[in-house]
Amino acid sequence: MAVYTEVPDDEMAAFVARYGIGDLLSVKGIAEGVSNSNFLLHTTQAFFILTLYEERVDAADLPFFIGLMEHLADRGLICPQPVKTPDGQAVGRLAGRPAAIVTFLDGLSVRRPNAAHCGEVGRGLALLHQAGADFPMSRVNSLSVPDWRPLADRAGAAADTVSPGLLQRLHAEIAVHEAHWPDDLPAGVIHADLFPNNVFFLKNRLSGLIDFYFACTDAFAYDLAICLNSWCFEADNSFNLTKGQAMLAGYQSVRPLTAAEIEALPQLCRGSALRFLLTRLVDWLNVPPGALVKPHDPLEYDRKLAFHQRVADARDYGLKP
Ligand SMILES: Nc1ncnc2c1ncn2[C@@H]1O[C@H](COP(=O)(O)OP(=O)(O)O)[C@@H](O)[C@H]1O
Ligand SMILES: N[C@@H](CCOP(=O)(O)O)C(=O)O
Repeated sequence: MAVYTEVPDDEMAAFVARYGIGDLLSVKGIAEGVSNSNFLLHTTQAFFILTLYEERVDAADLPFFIGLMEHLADRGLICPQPVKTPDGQAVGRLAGRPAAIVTFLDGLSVRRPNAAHCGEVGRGLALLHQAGADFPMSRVNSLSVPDWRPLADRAGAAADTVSPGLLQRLHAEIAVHEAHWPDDLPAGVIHADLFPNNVFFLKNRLSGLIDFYFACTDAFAYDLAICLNSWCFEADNSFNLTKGQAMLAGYQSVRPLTAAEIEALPQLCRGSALRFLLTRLVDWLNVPPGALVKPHDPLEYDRKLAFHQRVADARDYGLKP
């Protein structure tokens, strides 16, 4: 359960009262997520999600995230909407952390996505990229190539307690991307964490997207690479070509990939696997004492990375010639 920060009842009630969303009936810590502390609020008006932003979220970025959710909803995308106090404030402070309340979305995330889900997500991702095209703010990706070496350094020798030789493998892989990362691909607002737990479905149709707290300005195809990694592998770490095909076709039904994006796809998949391997590794080695959180397995992404290292070209992900 991701609850890093405990909130005293009286502080919680006073915080919620400022938003004018009815009287609090219940508050429950949410049993998913690893980045922030999330609570399900039930008030006399409706359900809401209260988020306390933890270490990985810079408070200075909150206007970008809040503005983006509003912008995407204005363009028809279903995503949580920030609730504002009568004087127009979305973000406040609670238990010493920046905090905000957003609307609750109906829908279920899928634990074992099938090819149809992957197609829906590919299409939804391209719609998100289109809807974000005229968003006026930008945010540098704070978990991209220049940030990977510091993450590996933070793990340090302890990496080898997770898997022998891991630190050396990380350094070698980082060096590849530092030397060859494509920096001229079509770019704009990307979600950057569109894993299955952040996508809701109703009757097998995509019904909403959540968790925009890694969103940033970066290559669209990198976002697609993140989704290929998080949706199209099986539990035994084999890549499912049918799911990859469905995702790529869904994406291209809205926004066709350029030749440069297709050529870069293997490296982008490799780089995004490395990014999640690194953050998971650092989180695995640094669980805050007393936090209610189940860190994700870093080695899942070590195995995915090994697959990408063997890929010849985008056809290996299911791209039709
Ligand atoms: N707006 C929302 N509507 C419904 N459920 C939500 C909403 N936001 C978060 N959740 C629930 O809370 C869980 C954790 O949220 P998430 O944003 O993924 O956490 P984190 O901030 O740690 O990444 C989600 O998996 C989902 O079950
Ligand atoms: N999706 C990332 C971790 C971030 O998790 P979230 O709770 O913010 O969705 C991973 O799986 O490593």
